Amino acid sequence: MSFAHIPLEAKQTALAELTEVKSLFAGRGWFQGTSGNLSIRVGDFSPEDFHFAITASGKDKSLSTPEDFLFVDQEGKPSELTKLKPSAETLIHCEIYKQTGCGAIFHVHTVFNNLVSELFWERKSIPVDGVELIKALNIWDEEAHIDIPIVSNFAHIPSIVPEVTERLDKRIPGIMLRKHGIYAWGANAFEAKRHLEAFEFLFEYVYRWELLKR
Ligand SMILES: CSC[C@@H](O)[C@@H](O)C(=O)COP(=O)(O)O
Ligand SMILES: [Zn+2]
Repeated sequence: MSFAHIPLEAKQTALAELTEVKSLFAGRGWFQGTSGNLSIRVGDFSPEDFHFAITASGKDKSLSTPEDFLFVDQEGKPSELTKLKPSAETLIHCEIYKQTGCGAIFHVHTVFNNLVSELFWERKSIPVDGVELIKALNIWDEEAHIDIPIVSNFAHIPSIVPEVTERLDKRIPGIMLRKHGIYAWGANAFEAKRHLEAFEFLFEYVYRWELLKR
């Protein structure tokens, strides 16, 4: 499936959705110091052939400009001629798409996600017990228990990918990078946003509950 064959309307819809989500998250302070990245997949999917729109690297994500996004392929290479550089973390997006076939991936750095990633680093996952908002992750068990995987953070992004592949849990639509931030995904932008918001709520809850217990 070549990029040229993806309808223009689908590409424009993805860009409009990314613009809206980016502005909303920026308003919440979720892109401090140019951190974070967002992507939405377009067109058909096979693990060997897909395309997605992703934030350009290093931009002030609280601003809206014509140079905020570009399209890349399954290897993270630009699908069109552009001078824009895709997010430094594009390979993590590629891997999550390949493993899950999802439609959108949102990544943010917050103080709460960084704190819990370090608090639970030794057990390599963040435990959450029976909190109602687990249902926003589409997990409906009574008093559900979940463990959100934490993987190592390396400056060399390709070195992070194998651990993402190994630890990704199909039941949990998110993975945490140690002292870095959360990646959350969903079938589409609406679902990825719901999952990310649920994770952030749960991280703050877990952090505060740990303090109360001490
Ligand atoms: C500038 S701090 C954050 C970056 O190192 C990185 O983790 C990040 O999330 C944003 O990188 P980017 O290349 O803009 O997508
Ligand atoms: Zn990051």
